[in-house]
Amino acid sequence: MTTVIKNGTIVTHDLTYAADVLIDGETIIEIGENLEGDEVLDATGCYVMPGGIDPHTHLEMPFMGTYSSDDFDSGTRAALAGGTTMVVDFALPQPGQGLLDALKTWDNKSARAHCDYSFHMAVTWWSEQVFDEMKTVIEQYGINSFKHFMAYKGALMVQDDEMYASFQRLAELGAIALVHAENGDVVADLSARLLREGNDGPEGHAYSRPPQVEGEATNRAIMIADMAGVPLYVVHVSCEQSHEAIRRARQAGMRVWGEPLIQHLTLDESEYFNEDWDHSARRVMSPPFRDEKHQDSLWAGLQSGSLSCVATDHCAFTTEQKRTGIGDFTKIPNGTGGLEDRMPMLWTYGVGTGRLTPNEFVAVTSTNSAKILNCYPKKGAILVGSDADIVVLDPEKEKTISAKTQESSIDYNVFEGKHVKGLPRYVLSRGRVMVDDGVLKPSEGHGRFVKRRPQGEVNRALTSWKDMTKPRPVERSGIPASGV
Ligand SMILES: NC(=O)NCCC(=O)O
Ligand SMILES: [Zn+2]
Ligand SMILES: [Zn+2]
Repeated sequence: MTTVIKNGTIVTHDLTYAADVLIDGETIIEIGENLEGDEVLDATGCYVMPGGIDPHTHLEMPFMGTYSSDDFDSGTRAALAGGTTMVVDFALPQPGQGLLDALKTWDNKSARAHCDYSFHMAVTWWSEQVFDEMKTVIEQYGINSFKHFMAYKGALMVQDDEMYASFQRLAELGAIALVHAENGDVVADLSARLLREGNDGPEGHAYSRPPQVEGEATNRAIMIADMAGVPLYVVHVSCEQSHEAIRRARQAGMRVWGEPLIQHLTLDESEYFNEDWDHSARRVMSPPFRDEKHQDSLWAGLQSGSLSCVATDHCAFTTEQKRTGIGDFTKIPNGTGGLEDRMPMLWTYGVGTGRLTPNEFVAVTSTNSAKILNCYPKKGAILVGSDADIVVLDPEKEKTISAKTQESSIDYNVFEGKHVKGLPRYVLSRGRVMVDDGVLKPSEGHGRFVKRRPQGEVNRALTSWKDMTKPRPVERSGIPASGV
């Protein structure tokens, strides 16, 4: 069966033009004028854009003694409702658990997905088994990105020597390294001190993670990645100190990308000083929200290209789960939601204010992620041959965000009360209409795993450069070469 999207304006990361889009089954087969199809979707007054890709989610994640509440069912319903057609989650081995073993668990969880998905693999400990299994994960499973936590001491955190070993292995295998960049030792020490001094409320969480802990760790990860010769992707960049390190590295020719979250762009630290404990605890995440100066830096990074992708880090906990931390902020499960709101919030506060162009919006919500993660142009594109993952965005459609009407299973929304303008009229996932005239029509199990091959362009370029510039012995006449 064919479907045609008619009368809209196509907006990609680099072009804006009027044309119809013809889809056969799961794939875009033609783009042009006056196209006909079995089913017609009218996009008059709308922008026809690549479906959003959220490169950072945690659905049903085991974390801090509980599980994040949105699973691949409610999480991907929320994604589609907001115009996101692919999520990239994290397979997370417990320290001591094999990578392949952890992948089995994530495979089971994701069977319920309504939209396509992929996984990053987390490296939470280091051993010969991890070293060996990395190759299988990359070559057989099609996962080319590996996350390292520099925080969460005593749980997920890895040490510098483990990170360096892992980064070298990734360079050799043509994958990319991801980091959660916060100095976990300093955070642990500051947290203990704050608790001793009676700072046990949610604001203590923000005090325990000042921008310096993020700036230091980002810089350290960048230097270690450069020495290992691996491209680096820094997740949830929240502050100028971290952004500055990324900007500086990029200007020096290093292959580094930065990912701000929609939460850090639009919510600030005053949330932690609310007199209502629940209000503040619901917003506890790492890194914490910052002030306006840092927000301006993140927006400027998206405008100038020093920051590349806007994500959510969707890791949603109910109020009841958050209350585990009453009397000790270090026990409040870290994480916030945002999957349904990322695209409308970024359109409203980015495009709606003139901070971003529509093309830049597409780049940072979809295309850049697809390129970095090596699934472009199957994903992140409106091109003949691409998957028909499409959002038809009506710039006049508006709503006020409310937990009462959201797909997420939790009992609140950190964006509650925000008025957004620019919402999906249609959302297609591999050709299937999942949002029809603004109404979600979910389909459990429709989502498929997206394999991503190693040795993307940036890996190949970096490997050539590192090879060309690697240390070589100086040949000296009369002195025999040693050992070789
Ligand atoms: N970000 C956060 O607070 N929770 C999710 C896990 C992580 O990404 O650190
Ligand atoms: Zn993180
Ligand atoms: Zn995360």
